[in-house]
Amino acid sequence: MPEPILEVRGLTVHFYTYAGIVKAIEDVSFDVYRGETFALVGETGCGKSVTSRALTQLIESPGRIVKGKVLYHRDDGSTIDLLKLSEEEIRKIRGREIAYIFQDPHASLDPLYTVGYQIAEAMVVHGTVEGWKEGFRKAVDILRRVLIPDPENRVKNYPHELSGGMKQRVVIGIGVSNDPKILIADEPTTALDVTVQAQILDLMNKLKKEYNTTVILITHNMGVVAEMADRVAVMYAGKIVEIGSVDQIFKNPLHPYTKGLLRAVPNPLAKIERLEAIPGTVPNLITPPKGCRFHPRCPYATERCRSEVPKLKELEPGHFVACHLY
Ligand SMILES: Nc1ncnc2c1ncn2[C@@H]1O[C@H](COP(=O)(O)OP(=O)(O)OP(=O)(O)O)[C@@H](O)[C@H]1O
Ligand code: NI
Repeated sequence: MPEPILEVRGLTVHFYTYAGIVKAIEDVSFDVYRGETFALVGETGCGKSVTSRALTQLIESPGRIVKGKVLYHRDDGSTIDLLKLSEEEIRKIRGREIAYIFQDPHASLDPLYTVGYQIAEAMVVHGTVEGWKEGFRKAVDILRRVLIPDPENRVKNYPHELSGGMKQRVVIGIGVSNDPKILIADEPTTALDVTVQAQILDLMNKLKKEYNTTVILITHNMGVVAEMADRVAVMYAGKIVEIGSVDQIFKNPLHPYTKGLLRAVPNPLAKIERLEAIPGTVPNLITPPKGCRFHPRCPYATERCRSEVPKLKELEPGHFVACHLY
């Protein structure tokens, strides 16, 4: 039996804006198993980043986590609800046991400090090295781990002296520097050109195998899912509509939205930017559609879909769908 490292239950995040309350994610529940790569996929604005950031309370004003639990099963056998921790307690876990890699390496690195300094700092802050001297020494090892050539000299470089792909390797290096149990990668290759994207994905797979890290991968690209993930959760307009293994989702997609996503990528390894097979656009989340949020775009919508919110149901072992057709 696969063993969960995270159990997310009923996670709900709202943004209190002047225009109204944006119900960004609503009642999101899923498990992440130890050692797997779990992908969150869906169109822009569907709530992938908000979900992943909420896991460690990384939601800034005017946003608020209004409901939910994130149970984290630690290696020592204890379980904690990450949403119940104080700011000080969660800060000890974030960047150490649960680390993030964000999309844009330019924004993730500080132009005023060398890359060696920034990697060392990540370890010094969490006390995983004795001090700066050991931090700088380990920074060289980390650059080697992320396959940066000539690491002894590269540690002394400033971010602007490195290419986009090299910078993203540094960001990944910072992410893995404290040997996190869970690595959350939010569109880690979207800002890079295609050949570099493939190299970064290879690197992430290599590191994952070496260190047996659990990875939560956020992407809008089904090709990346096919290449990287073990299991997938498909999100639409702030809700999870389907969860299953990569095999189940690609061979037997159940939700009309998932089917649309896959139709938009005849070859799953081709890169997609827009989901042209699904007419219509994502609804605004201040007044989301009643019932199933996908019903205005769904060719099979019935009266029930317009009024009743569908719950996730398990149709075959490990394969869940939230749709009244089933
Ligand atoms: N600071 C904010 N204020 C108001 N609404 C917000 C804020 N941040 C996010 N949202 C809303 O939350 C919803 C989910 O956004 P999120 O960034 O999680 O989407 P995403 O799936 O990651 O999209 P993308 O693929 O574009 O990164 C969107 O409707 C967005 O408008
Ligand atoms: Ni996002």
